[in-house]
Amino acid sequence: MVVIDGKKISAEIKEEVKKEVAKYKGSAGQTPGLAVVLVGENPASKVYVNSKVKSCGDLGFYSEKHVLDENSSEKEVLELIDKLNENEKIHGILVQLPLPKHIDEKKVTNRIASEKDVDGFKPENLGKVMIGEDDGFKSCTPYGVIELLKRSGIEIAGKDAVIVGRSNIVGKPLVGLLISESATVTICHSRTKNLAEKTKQADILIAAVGKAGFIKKDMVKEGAVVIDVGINRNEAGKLCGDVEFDEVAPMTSAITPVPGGVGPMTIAMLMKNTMESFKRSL
Ligand SMILES: Nc1nc(=O)c2c([nH]1)NC[C@@H]1CN(c3ccc(C(=O)N[C@@H](CCC(=O)O)C(=O)O)cc3)C=[N+]21
Repeated sequence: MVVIDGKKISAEIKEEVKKEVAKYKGSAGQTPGLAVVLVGENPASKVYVNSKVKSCGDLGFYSEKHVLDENSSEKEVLELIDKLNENEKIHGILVQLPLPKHIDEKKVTNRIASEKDVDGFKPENLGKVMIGEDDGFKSCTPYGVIELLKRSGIEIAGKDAVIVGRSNIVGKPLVGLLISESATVTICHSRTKNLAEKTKQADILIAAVGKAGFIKKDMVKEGAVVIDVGINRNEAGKLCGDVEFDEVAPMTSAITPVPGGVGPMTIAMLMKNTMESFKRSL
């Protein structure tokens, strides 16, 4: 059994992007730029936003952090996005979710110019993932899952992949990406009948449920690869995944831990998408 080191693989990807950034700086004097927008005081969001801004600094990106008051109106947020859409120094715009309840998340994310939607949240970008077109942006977490598998030498073609969770930002884009890699894909959710029967079919099992310890050993096939997308906090406030790691890990051929698995990959792929956006803008 291998514990897949997402921290190490994400560091490799960031190193590759950093080298590329340096190359462009030498010639044209241009730099990829990411704008991160945070509305309100959600403590977890603050931590994530700061780690994204820090990654920008590490890689030599230009970055802007826009912090708006919790009580900002939807109109103010939309106006900021309009300005960032026009700003030539900015190649990627990330509005940290969740937004305060009085603001329509869909309306806000859809206002981001498609060519700056480095989260890959817009319908157009999800659509491109589904039809296998490569000139959009893949949603960062699913993109990170695929990179983790590939860079760990795990074959995807012809494998039975089972995803638990049907969100627009993880489960659904994963369907498109895994099909493009020639996996046979099953997607399960809260209304799925005989869930364990289906998850036990998986050569590659991807948990994106959002419930701590949801995947137990009687749901996993011996020798499967298990990818844990969950980020939950247990009663003690400790970060934990959707998989009951201690009992499941010994029966797998490879598994990702939480923390140190998919999470760091999400940020690495955000950087990669922003780099890609910058290159397309030249
Ligand atoms: N517009 C938008 N885009 C996002 O990509 C987005 C978002 N909103 N809102 C919140 C979620 C969550 N998310 C994570 C990114 C990295 C880690 C990560 O690096 N986790 C580390 C541990 C971090 C810790 O210790 O708290 C790990 O798993 O090892 C986790 C979660 C991005 N999100």
